[in-house]
Amino acid sequence: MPVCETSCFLLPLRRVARNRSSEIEGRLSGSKPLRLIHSNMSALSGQVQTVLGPIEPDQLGVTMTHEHLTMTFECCYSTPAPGDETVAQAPIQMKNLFWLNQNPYSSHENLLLVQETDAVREELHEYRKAGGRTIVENTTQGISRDLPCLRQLAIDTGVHIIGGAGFYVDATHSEATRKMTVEKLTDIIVSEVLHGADGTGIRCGVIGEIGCSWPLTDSEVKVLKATAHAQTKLGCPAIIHPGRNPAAPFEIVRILQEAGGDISKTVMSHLDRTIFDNGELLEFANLGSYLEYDLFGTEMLNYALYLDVDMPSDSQRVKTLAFLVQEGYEDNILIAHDVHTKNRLTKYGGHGYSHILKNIVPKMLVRGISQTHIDKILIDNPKRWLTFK
Ligand SMILES: CCC(=O)NCCS(=O)(=O)O
Repeated sequence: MPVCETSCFLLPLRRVARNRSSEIEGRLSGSKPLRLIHSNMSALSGQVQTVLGPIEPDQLGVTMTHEHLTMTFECCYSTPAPGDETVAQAPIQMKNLFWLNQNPYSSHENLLLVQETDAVREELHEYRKAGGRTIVENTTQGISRDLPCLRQLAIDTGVHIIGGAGFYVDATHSEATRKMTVEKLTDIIVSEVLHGADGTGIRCGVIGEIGCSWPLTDSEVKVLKATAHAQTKLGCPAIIHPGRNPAAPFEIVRILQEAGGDISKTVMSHLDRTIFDNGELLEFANLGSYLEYDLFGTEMLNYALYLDVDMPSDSQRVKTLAFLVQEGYEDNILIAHDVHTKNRLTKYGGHGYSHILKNIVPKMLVRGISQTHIDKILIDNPKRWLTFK
């Protein structure tokens, strides 16, 4: 996995008004493709697609928009620091937990969330008790997406689960994927939403998380263009994992826009570890995507995947949310934990899927974010994003 570069530049971008009416539709108005587009969009229009089938948007309730329930993350394994080899290879145990939380990507065992379905099931029951109703499960091709497992978890727990179409970062693309044209990639993504993914018949309800490295690779650029094309055909939500550089989200939005994507139905994930300057954040917010702070519960001194970054604490995340609300972006904010390794589960002393509901919401109230704004962030914004046009 290439470590990110540090140069920060802002690419020239066409500004878009927030919640702008779709200029794409205007541009296509009256053309033959538009009728085709509308016939594709009509089947799911006004609905949300879960792994158990379409539901009404009002059924979603409190929603975490970026989690993983089963996946592998070996693509991001980081060699342990000299002297840490023994602890890195030891089974996960109480005396290793502090080290593990600081070095989550240096233990092979920790990268196998796929082995913890029973613990995840228990956590989802807990999530429901805490008031949670829906989870967007962002696992895409390359990190062991398992839609039948998601469907079973939805049946067992009553949590609405929404699966993700498309591809994770280039390091996980197969040679066959890298050789595909944008058209072929588009067909695959569209099919994962309309017909089901991985030969299961289980349909995805969002595109993403679409993985991007820094700098973007050729294959990732093709997948981004395919995401935009599929989104145009389907009127569906999309969610992006940006590369680890402040310029990455800007470049991605430009590529999506130029390919006809709908930025107002697109989430930029992981802003916690990507944009740090408030001025730059407002400049990005002005482009009109959803702004996702999805690493709640992650507190680490050294962020192994990009050592230049000081990973913010939860307190700092809440402060940034308060800033965005104060600046008028409350309709664009989404939050989650992005659980993707074992140490994040309560079974291993982690925060689990209910940390936001149990601990962060009270902290938001203390820091002046009103209940009305919290409801927007947890209910209204996810609902608007997830509803097919
Ligand atoms: C698959 C999970 C994932 O991509 N999480 C993001 C990790 S990080 O890039 O924010 O460190």
